[in-house]
Amino acid sequence: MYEAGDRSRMHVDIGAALGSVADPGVDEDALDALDERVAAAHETIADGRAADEFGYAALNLPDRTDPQQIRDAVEPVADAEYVVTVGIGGSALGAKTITAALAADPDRHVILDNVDPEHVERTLADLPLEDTAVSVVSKSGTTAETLANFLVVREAYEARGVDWTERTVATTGESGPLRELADEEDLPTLPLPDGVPGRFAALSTVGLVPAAIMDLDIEGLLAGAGDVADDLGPSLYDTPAYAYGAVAYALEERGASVNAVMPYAERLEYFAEWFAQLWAESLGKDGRGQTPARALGATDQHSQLQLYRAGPRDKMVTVVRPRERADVPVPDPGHESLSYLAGADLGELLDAEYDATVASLSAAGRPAVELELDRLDAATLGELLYAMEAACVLVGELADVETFTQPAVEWGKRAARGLLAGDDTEETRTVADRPSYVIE
Ligand SMILES: O=P(O)(O)OC[C@H]1O[C@H](O)[C@H](O)[C@@H](O)[C@@H]1O
Repeated sequence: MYEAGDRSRMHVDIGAALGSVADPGVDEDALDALDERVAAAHETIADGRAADEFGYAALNLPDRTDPQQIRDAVEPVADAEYVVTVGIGGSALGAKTITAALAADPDRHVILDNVDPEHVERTLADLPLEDTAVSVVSKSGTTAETLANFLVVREAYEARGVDWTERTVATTGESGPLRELADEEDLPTLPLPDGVPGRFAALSTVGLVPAAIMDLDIEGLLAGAGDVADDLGPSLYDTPAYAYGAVAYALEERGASVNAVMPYAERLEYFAEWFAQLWAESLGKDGRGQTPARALGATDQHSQLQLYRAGPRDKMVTVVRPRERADVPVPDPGHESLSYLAGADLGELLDAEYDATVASLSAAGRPAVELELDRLDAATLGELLYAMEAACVLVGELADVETFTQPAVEWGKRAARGLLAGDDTEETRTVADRPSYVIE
């Protein structure tokens, strides 16, 4: 478990995004000028946090979240071998990001965040339901995919003669259909944090239930996040989270409309998914916002890197890696043509690929930012998640967009509900009248 002063850290390196090496790139003068705007934005953020304003309250979660409350709520299901999260978007991605990064066996946590019938059926068929806990999560309590999947999950338990009410924990608001279902069945429930949009809720009840069931170090995660929270200050030069946000913002202003996030660790693959929602839903407003692209190192070096290095100059690449990894030595190749692998280790090879990618992007003048963790543990993951949230809020301030709303997504949710109910609404009429020009 985490102990203050004795732990690993996250590091942000913006060197490969500077104007002296990259185009688009940020000149140091421009960064100095931007730092004044960062100071003003920081004041807004600090005031918002102090008043627990909607959205800004998310940055207080490391202090507000009570890990014991979560551990107590999951106690009845804490012996489960598997956990299935029924939720979508912010109600699933944070939870999966955390277990994928920290669990020794991340396959013990599966998420149902889609209503693809074959996938849902196969997932449930493969799970030993008598030994599987259900974490159903919906902030609004009304999301059609989540409620439909929850009903399907319940029926699957019943069909196998397993009492789902004994295995389910619900995380939702004080009213709404999910709350009604939970109350009817007297399910253990966890409250939502006040004033926190779903995509900013990973460090709350919304993101921590599966991790608690799997007995992961949620205290360490919150402590790592709390350290970054405590260190937010008025200058990007002293605040790595803001340095990342300010550089991403400046690069977007200079044409980097795509932010390709490329972790060099399978355990962080979901982090890129989580980041994509955070960045896209928060910052995609008023005709602006970087398009997050998801990539995985080294796998995607062999598919997407060509485009990142030689395609349009409209991208920044965010690479992420733990500096320390498990050792898996490559066996002696016993072959002259493979002698470069002699004595090597898989992690060493992955690190060489990482270094080569950053260097090759720089050599082609393409901007990259490095996020390095001393090692991937609960505290550094907490730092990483919190730092990206703070960076996102900063970019929202600098770009003057409404970071904490998602009106475009809400439109689609209303449309889907209206279509299923057969209602005649503005949304369903728009769906009926949508453009079509079929060529067969
Ligand atoms: O937690 P819920 O209310 O079910 O919402 C789940 C998701 O729904 C929508 O897609 C929102 O835009 C997301 O921000 C949210 O995370």
